[in-house]
Amino acid sequence: MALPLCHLQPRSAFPLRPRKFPPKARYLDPHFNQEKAQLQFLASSKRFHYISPVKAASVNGYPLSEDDSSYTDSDKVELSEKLKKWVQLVREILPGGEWWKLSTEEVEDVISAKPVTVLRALKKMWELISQDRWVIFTAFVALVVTALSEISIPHYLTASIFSAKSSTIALFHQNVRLLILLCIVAGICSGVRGCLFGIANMILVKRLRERLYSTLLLQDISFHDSETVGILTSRLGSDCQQVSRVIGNDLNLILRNVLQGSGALIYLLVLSLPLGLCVLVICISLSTIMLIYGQYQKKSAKLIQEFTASANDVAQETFSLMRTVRVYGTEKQELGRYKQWLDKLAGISLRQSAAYGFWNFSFNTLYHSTQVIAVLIGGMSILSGHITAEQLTKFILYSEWLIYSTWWVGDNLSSLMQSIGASEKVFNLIDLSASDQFIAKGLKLQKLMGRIEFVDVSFHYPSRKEVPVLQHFNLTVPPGEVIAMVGLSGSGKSTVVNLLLRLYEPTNGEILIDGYPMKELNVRWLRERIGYVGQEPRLFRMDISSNIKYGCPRDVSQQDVEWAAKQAFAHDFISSLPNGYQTLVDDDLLSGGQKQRIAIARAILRDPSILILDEATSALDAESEHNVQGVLRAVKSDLQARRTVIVIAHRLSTIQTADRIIVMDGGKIVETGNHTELLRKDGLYARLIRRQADAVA
Ligand SMILES: Nc1ncnc2c1ncn2[C@@H]1O[C@H](COP(=O)(O)OP(=O)(O)OP(=O)(O)O)[C@@H](O)[C@H]1O
Repeated sequence: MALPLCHLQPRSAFPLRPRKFPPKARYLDPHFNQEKAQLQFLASSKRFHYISPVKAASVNGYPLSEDDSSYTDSDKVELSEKLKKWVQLVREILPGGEWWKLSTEEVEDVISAKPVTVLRALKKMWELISQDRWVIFTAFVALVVTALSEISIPHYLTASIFSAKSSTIALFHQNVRLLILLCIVAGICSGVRGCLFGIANMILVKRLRERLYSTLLLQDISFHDSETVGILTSRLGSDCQQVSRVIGNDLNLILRNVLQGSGALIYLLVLSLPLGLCVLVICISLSTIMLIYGQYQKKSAKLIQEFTASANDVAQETFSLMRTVRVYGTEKQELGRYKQWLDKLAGISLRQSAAYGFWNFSFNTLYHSTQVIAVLIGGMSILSGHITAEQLTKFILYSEWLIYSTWWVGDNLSSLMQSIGASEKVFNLIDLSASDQFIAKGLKLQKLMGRIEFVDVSFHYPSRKEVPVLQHFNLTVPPGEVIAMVGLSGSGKSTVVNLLLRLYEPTNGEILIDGYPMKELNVRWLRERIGYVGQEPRLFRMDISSNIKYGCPRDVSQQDVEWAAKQAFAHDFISSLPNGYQTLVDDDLLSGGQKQRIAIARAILRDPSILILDEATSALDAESEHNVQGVLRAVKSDLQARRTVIVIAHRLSTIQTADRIIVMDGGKIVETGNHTELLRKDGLYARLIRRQADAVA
């Protein structure tokens, strides 16, 4: 039953915090109804009571009465309730209150990441950039020289003014000369430092993206089954960019300010111990606040990163299914799905801004305290003759310097924490080792004959361990045989092919190719000898010729490409395009059947020993049937290039010429034989044939 929102009364006066829907449900479930889920949550939340429509005729549990005398009582109660709510509100928004809490639970189950410490992150970055360490070393030398020059400037500035005041001309000239020299050195080194840190940044981001991209490309297919495209592209895009700030901005500025701040502190302590100690106490308080603030920023950065990735994921999914969205008119619903992540992002940013406000407030208060202390204690010291006016001026200049350095360190440290927070997922991902398939070298046979044996193979998908897909599956295909696999949808036909392509490993049993366990063969070598056409082939955004050549292990001429296209019945339609084989295509520009023919040409061009055709289902059927039948005829008539062919057929008329038909049901082979034998058996195959004949009639 849908509950009207007005019947849900918050116990707390404070606005609703975003609720924790299981993350996948929110952005993966197309039927996810935010409003319904929100209502269910409100109804189940401990923070809310459900007040029935009958009870709704009351205020905070007190029945409404028309009796005038009871108005005064209920007014009082209402006032005290309001007061309570305000007190609670104030308590929640004060530092340490409920409002500030950032719940990471809902993002942690998206990818559980090992926490990355600053040291670990820096070590990882160093590994990536150490090849060009000269850039970093030169940048650091420039940084130290800049910091030392800049910190000396206030000293010579004050000395110049006071030497002019005391008319010591030689000293004045000397101080001014030194001042000019320091300004020039500081300027040049600062430029060199900025430029080199910028270069270091660029190198870091480039290497980080390269490493991450190559790691992702080498992961098992099961990894890609569990990670969404939007999330992974977010890691490569914005998350890597965040990490880049660490060396170029954060570390650079932190080091500069630590150096300058330390210099200023030593100078202050030498100048006046009591005054120096007072400023030191203020700086320590500032540093403590800064550390708390930094930790908060790190946590919020992690959340922002997760929410941004989830928003990206929704957008990516919506754009890739734009036609479905348009046809079903779900633009508003999709906007809602996207907006809920934006709302969460806004919530975190709001807290971040509020935290920044507190941090600024603390800094200002402490900064002005040093000025007051300097004037008070310094003034008294001048009066008692302990220090000179020149010393007090230097003191004020250096204490400002120290405070500002502390502020900068704090600011950059919190930015560093944010970057480290954002780097967590990136560093955990680049630490993943490549799939075993790419690590093992494996055997390369002289020639692949194309004998395939499935020996007692059982399998379940890693994401659905509880659902067995193949059970004790046994099949032997001699070289050069054309077999067809048929069966009801979900019976496991494509899974057999997935195992043959080594996209997954069998859970039990083994697959032998030419008598060798497939696991012992070099996977790249094997795949180069297999041609595969999937149910819904996808094309890359490049010209048709390049699409046909894609992944071909040998050098091929344009003539070869055209030969393959002719074999796949694609030549005529390609030639009729304005730019022929040079026509730039992407997935949306060709019909399903045309894409399938290009994919068949791509498979044939490799001259594979094993050819796998997963016949298209659905609307493509008639054209797909024609394409697949053509390929089967070509394979059978080409006696020189004997290939083992596996066809997964949905249109049973396609495969009547196959040497053998395998009928599958529930992950098992239930019948085998040729078309006539199977019809005679009058089993599942005969039933399927009759069903299709009825459907056509
Ligand atoms: N990547 C995957 N992760 C988890 N389960 C999967 C995956 N791919 C397929 N399955 C499940 O495995 C079972 C067999 O699927 P498979 O695609 O092999 O069937 P099929 O006979 O080829 O079906 P169709 O004729 O519709 O293509 C189905 O229950 C399916 O839901």
